[in-house]
Amino acid sequence: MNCVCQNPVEPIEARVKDLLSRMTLKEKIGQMTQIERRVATSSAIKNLSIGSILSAGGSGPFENALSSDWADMVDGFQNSALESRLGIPLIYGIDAVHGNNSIYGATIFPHNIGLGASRDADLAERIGAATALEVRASGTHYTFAPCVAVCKDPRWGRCYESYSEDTEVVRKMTSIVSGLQGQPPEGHPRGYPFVAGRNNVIACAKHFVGDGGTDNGVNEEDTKTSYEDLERTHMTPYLDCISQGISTVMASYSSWNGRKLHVDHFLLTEVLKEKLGFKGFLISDWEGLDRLSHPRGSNYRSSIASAINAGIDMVMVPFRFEQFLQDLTFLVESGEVSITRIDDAVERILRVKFAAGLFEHPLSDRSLLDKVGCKLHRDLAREAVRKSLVLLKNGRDPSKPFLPLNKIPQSILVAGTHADNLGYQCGGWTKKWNGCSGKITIGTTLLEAVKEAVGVETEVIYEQHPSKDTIEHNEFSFAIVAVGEEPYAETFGDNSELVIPMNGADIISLVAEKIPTLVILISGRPLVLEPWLLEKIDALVAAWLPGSEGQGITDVIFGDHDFKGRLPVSWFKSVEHLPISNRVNSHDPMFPLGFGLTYNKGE
Ligand SMILES: O=[N+]([O-])c1ccc(O[C@@H]2O[C@@H](CO)[C@H](O)[C@H](S[C@@H]3O[C@H](CO)[C@@H](O)[C@H](O)[C@H]3O)[C@@H]2O)cc1
Repeated sequence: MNCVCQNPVEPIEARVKDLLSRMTLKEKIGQMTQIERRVATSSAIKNLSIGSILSAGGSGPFENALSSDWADMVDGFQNSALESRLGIPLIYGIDAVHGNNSIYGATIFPHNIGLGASRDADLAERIGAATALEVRASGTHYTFAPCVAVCKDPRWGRCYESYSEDTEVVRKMTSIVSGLQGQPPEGHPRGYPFVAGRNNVIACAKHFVGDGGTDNGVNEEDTKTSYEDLERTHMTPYLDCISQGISTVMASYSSWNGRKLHVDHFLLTEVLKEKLGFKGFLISDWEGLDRLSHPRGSNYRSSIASAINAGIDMVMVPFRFEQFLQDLTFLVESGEVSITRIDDAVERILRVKFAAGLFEHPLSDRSLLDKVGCKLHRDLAREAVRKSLVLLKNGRDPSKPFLPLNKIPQSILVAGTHADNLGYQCGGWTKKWNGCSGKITIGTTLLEAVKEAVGVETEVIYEQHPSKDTIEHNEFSFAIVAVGEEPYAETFGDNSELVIPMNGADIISLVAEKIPTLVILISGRPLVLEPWLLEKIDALVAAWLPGSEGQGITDVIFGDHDFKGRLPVSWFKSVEHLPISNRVNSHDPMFPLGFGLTYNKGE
């Protein structure tokens, strides 16, 4: 086919219009369809002109597959797409939300809440660029990131995916978009998607809009607030993403004042597309259309009509795509969904594909494989860990700080459920959707980092669950106790109690009774800290979910670097006080948003 659409010198808009004019209704609807890799067959991709394939959390070629195995898989799908009548390349998407976290050996960066503690926009941009390289090395073109939720209640299971409860902090960290996609040149038209080249990925700002503001932090529930507050608190970060050329936006499962976002024409079309001028494509969330009705998946055809007419351009089906194709075709032929709406959706999808250069470079670039988990990226992740740590207590007396720790003590005890568990350190969305326990990938646990940091003559004793005998029959200079949350994702993380799990408080109490103790909390959010517990320990560090580079913690607690992190969320005194807000009737927090001690000048 020798046409305008094939000529990379032609303006993107001319290529979009030309290709659209050549497409059948079947091909147009195929482009609006995203399916999960487990149901993606060569014939379906080729004959139905499927626009996109995704990996659900952890869904890959096989257990511990390497980036090269992923690239083989994605290129296989892409070759099927290139064999279709018009040869429109597909987009392969994955949740690379803290590094390319499904892939074995990838660098795992701190989750967003830890990056929010750093408040370092330049760091976020560099992490975006590193993540993009590792994603493209696996053949994948598209990441469902960043999550720009403003988490207003830590009981929400996705609190750790949010940079902060403070909109301004979230806005600052949207700089990751320029890292992921590349920086748009001067004069790039506002609202249009931008992807610099083969070392960058298509990004996705999510979940539009108000996902972090639901009642009591219940996942996928209702955000009850005025339009002015919704715009000021939850929508502003999207303006920053749009100004950086964000290519896609994902609709939220949640509702706004009782109306599901996936069918909210006002917010999806009149606000996002018309008022804010977003020209990329709007994608549904996973089975987002199925979750519009009860029982889930019923009235599917009606849900499709409502969602597409509200402004959804691509549907993350992800499994029953034949039903979706059949129903949407019926809806267009019956006039319930106009061809104008279909053309608008397909134009947006093609615009992103042309902007990403997929027509010119549809297949993976294997020269990127040596970037995966490389020293440069791991050093960057280590820097991010350092800057994410928040020092909440340092000594029983300000004049006698407990930290930094002595590097050549006689003997130290390292204890706790999270001291030697890489999976716990990484949290959810790592290897699997809801995370895993143990040595899940390449990385350094806190215990390994401590052993590396102290002198060879120092005795390091490790007990996950320390015994009275060990505590009483050894002379420890100090103890490091790491406790916290087990990995979780989404609704499985909704929690109204927020106590330190796995008897973490008991472990702390047992050790701190007898030994000067530093507690390191590995969690996706603030947890209950009883005053007696806080009193009992000598120092406390919030490490959030630091990822694969545990040495970032020892770099700071042993004094090679100072603390920089400041709380990205208020630390509540009691769950009864949640949600903490800046409204007049709100309770005082135990530690306020922005709190963080340092070695030099106290707070
Ligand atoms: O075990 N169960 O019972 C169970 C229940 C529900 C599940 O539901 C599903 O789990 C995951 C698949 O395993 C999916 O990722 C989504 S989540 C959705 O997926 C997008 C693509 O990954 C992300 O970008 C979005 O940010 C996110 O909101 C869904 O919630 C899974 C398992």
